[in-house]
Amino acid sequence: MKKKILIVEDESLIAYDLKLILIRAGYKVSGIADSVAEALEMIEEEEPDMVLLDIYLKGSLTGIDLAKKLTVKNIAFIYLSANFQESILEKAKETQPYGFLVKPFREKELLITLDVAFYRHQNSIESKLRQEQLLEDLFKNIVAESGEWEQKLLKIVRNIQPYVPFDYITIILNNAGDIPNNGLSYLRTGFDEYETIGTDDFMKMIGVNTPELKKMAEDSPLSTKTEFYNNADFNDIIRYYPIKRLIAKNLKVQSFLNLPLLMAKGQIISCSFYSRKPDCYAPDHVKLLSRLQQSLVTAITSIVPIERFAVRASQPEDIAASTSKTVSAPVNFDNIIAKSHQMLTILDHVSIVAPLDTSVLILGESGTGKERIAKSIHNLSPRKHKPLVIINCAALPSNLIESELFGFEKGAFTGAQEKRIGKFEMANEGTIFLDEIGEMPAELQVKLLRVLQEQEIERIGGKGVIKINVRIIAATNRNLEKEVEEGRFRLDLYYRLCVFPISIPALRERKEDIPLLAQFFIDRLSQKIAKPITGFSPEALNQLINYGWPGNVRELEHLIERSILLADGPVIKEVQLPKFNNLKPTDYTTETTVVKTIDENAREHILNVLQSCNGKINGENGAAEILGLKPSTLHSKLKKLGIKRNSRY
Ligand SMILES: Nc1ncnc2c1ncn2[C@@H]1O[C@H](COP(=O)(O)OP(=O)(O)OP(=O)(O)O)[C@@H](O)[C@H]1O
Repeated sequence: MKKKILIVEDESLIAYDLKLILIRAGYKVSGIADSVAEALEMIEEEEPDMVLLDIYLKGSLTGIDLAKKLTVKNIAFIYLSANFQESILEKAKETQPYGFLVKPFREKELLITLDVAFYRHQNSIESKLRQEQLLEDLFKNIVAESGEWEQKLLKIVRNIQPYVPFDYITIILNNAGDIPNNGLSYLRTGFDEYETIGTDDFMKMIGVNTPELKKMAEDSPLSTKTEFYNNADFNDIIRYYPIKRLIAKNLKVQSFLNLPLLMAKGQIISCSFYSRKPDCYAPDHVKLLSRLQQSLVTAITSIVPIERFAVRASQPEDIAASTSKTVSAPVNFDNIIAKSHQMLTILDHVSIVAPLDTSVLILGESGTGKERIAKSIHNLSPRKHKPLVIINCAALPSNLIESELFGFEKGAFTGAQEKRIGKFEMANEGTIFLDEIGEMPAELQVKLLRVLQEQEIERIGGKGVIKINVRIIAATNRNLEKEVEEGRFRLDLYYRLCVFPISIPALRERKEDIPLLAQFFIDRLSQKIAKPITGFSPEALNQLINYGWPGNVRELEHLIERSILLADGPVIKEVQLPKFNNLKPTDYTTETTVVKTIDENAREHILNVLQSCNGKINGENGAAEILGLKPSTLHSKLKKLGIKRNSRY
């Protein structure tokens, strides 16, 4: 059946042109609308498979307004626009389109973008279904396990966390509105660490006594709808919910999702998800929870003892779980330190994507931990007993990459005396990690695209194709979208790799992680160096927190190793940070400073370091070590920033 496309475009010539191209390419055009209102009417009549969407339209509503409605209906869309200003682009990106096309675009570009968008949409539908199935199976297993009911309930909510995130959750079993009376609440304190909060501790936490709590519960309406409130809406709604208001004040939560689970006989189990992020919840969360509603009711009613469901609203002191305890489940993230909410979200995403075969693109500055995340994805996947093959695309000379990746037959070229299998074949049934994918030469990008599409490779000089089964994880510290825009990276390959992007923030954007990471490296490295160092003085720790970390976690690790070697007591009192800390955040904020671009700052910083070590790049005290970069990464940075031997060092 032909796929149906709706064109939403107010310039009729462009719309007509598009229609002709689409029909020629075998699509059906379900209509042309020039305003959001008209588009909505057309969608009501005939639901399209894809919408091509201009941003500025007739009427007061824009394409971005329509996009939000399309997301709720799960209809994929691609933006078309003549100019994407930075602010508009940001807003458009938040709606998670399946592609962008900048007018004027070529026919081929349109068709490729459509092809990729259909592929990604199909992929996301399939992965959602797989996630649901996975969760339902997990709930059944938890019910069948032995153990205390509070622990099993915690296991259920922990497994929901990657899909519907929360910092705090309350589960009320007896229609008692907001009181965690005859129910439980869990506060997330680490990646897989939760504190179980009973009524007494809950009252202490929000600063009320039993009669006050009871009165507040009576004043809170009982909601029977699955709905969410973010940011301003959340601040508005908590005016009517005194207990939620106190939770918000004490736990600094800024968004909330209500999930009432309807049991037989009309009883309700009320689950409230709270998050510190202002825009945490989305229609997709409501949809997923609504679909899981039945399995959740079955699981919770099978786990929780029947008497717990009795209404006892007036006796909060009756609660069994009235003492708090910290529950630490085994953490599967081997040696990944994460405390900031950005990193916890990343680990949640890793746990969602790891069991699937989906390609993952990891983005982030050098030294942020991309390789470490790639390894975790592999180790948490069903492929964990098969090889993980790591290739640094920047470290291979371009004439060798092809033979490294795909192998060659004997006699394929001068010097090919033996047949050699390539990395893709080595990784068969496992995972291949393509680090620094942004450095891959254009001709190899086409070949990689083919591997992704067909799951087959051809050895150099080979006579036929070889079927392979590999999962691809790629990483880059470049802005790939910009590389695509400037024609250095293929759009079609970008979209195939970017099915599940994970962006790791720079260390300076998640300072909360610094003390924990520092302690982690001290423990590990002091053992390795056999020098009993226990920690940092508060002043030294402050220095670490206030530094800009252009080389991110790798730079921190190297600095700590040096500090341990130099320390003359069990506590490190001083750290020797580079004197030219020109990436200190203050540089960006002082009004009197001329603000440089990140590239300009990086160039300056690298040149300073190179000068200070007389141009030495590799080895001990070389620029790569000081900057916390792999030598190969530093070489590619030098190339990218146009730093040549005679530049200044
Ligand atoms: N969250 C973390 N917890 C513990 N160690 C970390 C963490 N993140 C990074 N590291 C350590 O920091 C160093 C750099 O990490 P990694 O090599 O994964 O970075 P990268 O982003 O892949 O760097 P590049 O772009 O240069 O290849 C490694 O030694 C890694 O083990």
